[in-house]
Amino acid sequence: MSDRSRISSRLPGRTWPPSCSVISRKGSTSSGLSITRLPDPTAQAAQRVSDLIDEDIKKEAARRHSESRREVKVMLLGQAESGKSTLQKQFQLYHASQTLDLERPSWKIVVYANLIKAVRTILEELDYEFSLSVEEYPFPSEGPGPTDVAAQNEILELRRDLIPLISLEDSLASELSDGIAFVGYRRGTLFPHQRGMFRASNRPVTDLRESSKALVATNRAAQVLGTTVHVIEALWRHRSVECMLRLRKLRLDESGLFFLNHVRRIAQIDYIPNIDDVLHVRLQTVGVIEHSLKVNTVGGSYIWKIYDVGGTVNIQRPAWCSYFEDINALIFLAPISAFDQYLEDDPLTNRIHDSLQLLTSICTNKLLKNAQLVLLLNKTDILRKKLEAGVQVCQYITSYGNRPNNFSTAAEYFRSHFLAAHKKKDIFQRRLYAHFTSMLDVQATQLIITSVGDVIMRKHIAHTGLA
Ligand SMILES: Nc1nc2c(ncn2[C@@H]2O[C@H](COP(=O)(O)OP(=O)(O)OP(=O)(O)O)[C@@H](O)[C@H]2O)c(=O)[nH]1
Ligand SMILES: [Mg+2]
Repeated sequence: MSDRSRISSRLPGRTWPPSCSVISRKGSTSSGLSITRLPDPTAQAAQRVSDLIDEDIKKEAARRHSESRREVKVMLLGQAESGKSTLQKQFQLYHASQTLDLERPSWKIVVYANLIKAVRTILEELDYEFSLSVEEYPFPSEGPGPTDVAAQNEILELRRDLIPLISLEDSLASELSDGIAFVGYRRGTLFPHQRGMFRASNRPVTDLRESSKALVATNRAAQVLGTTVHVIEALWRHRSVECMLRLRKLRLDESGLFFLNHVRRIAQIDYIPNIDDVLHVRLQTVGVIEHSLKVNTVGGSYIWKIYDVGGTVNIQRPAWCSYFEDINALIFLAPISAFDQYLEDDPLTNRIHDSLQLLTSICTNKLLKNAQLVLLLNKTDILRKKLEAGVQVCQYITSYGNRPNNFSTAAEYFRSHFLAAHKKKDIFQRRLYAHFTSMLDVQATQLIITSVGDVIMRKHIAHTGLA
């Protein structure tokens, strides 16, 4: 519908176009008599309507123009699991903490799903471990392998008690359908066997509160969790699991690890996720989700539209471009802890390499001409832990050579590569603002958000001329 027809339809009792469109003051009849026509009241009324509409259109255009100058569009980009949705939650926490607070109960179903997935993953890995023959087991001198019958029997018993819990995973997954998905794949690089990916599309999580089926599934999970919490703890503490994590370098999702360590709190009957839990959950974004935030600055209030996108290579990335054209700022997240990981949908591509390529493609995209670029080198906490645990960067990134395998050297090495890629490829020679981040650290991230916000607002104000 055009502006004109939309506005005219808003005027009570009037239609567009008016029924009388020919307005003439003088004319002659077929008899030759000259007559003076009186002003046509219908035509006058129509003209008045037309003027009103024009005025309305002008006002609407002025309002939209002023509104758009008060609107800042920020896009979060990066590969899957780089921390985009977590950053969006941090923005929400900073600028509208009460809304995140209200959402907390809705995240309970995702916390349960993440926890159950972690338990299921551990059991599957143990299955694999115990299925190996003595010759196939690579650590004969260490840990409970295929020959440790006592450990196998203990795990068998725990598994039996956990069946009611594991069987809930599917019903939770099906409630988390249409829109967002959570993924149950393993990311350890040292596993020879690959298993299928568990994925469930779903609605935005806040909608789940309205769904009675989701409530039933959540309550059922809470009930079963309450009766199995001691079994989960026994499994989590079991020597076979400790050994598997250490020797096999099995890496559970950050969310899984966190919720296993907090299982007693989560299993309480009146459990409501706290902000830390909400930041830890893993829920894969599908498509592009727009979040609006009111941001107050000294120059007045602005609406920030934050676009959080799904980062999976094949399905999600093609959808990004349609949002590029009027983006004011692009925050690119590169998880630098992922130097020893490969893409889920392209297992030959190292994740640091993928991030570098992605940044390059952003720097060369003409549609992003007006976008300010911010680079967040994320998951530094995990990078630190990996290096402290002895994971060698040079084993995965050969160009790292014999540099010291410590945090400051590795972090600086990755930063210099991202900065160099930008410098070499950015067709608009924009300035790149770079920060190291650990997105689960609320205090540190809030400082980054202030600093990034200042930079984005300064450019926006300079561009629009607003104060
Ligand atoms: N330890 C740690 N975990 C993080 C950090 N940033 C994000 N995470 C966790 O990593 C997981 C993935 O983060 P998300 O924000 O969902 O990743 P995403 O980029 O939105 O992923 P997609 O939606 O799949 O594209 C979540 O469990 C987060 O809690 C970080 O800096 N450190
Ligand atoms: Mg996401």
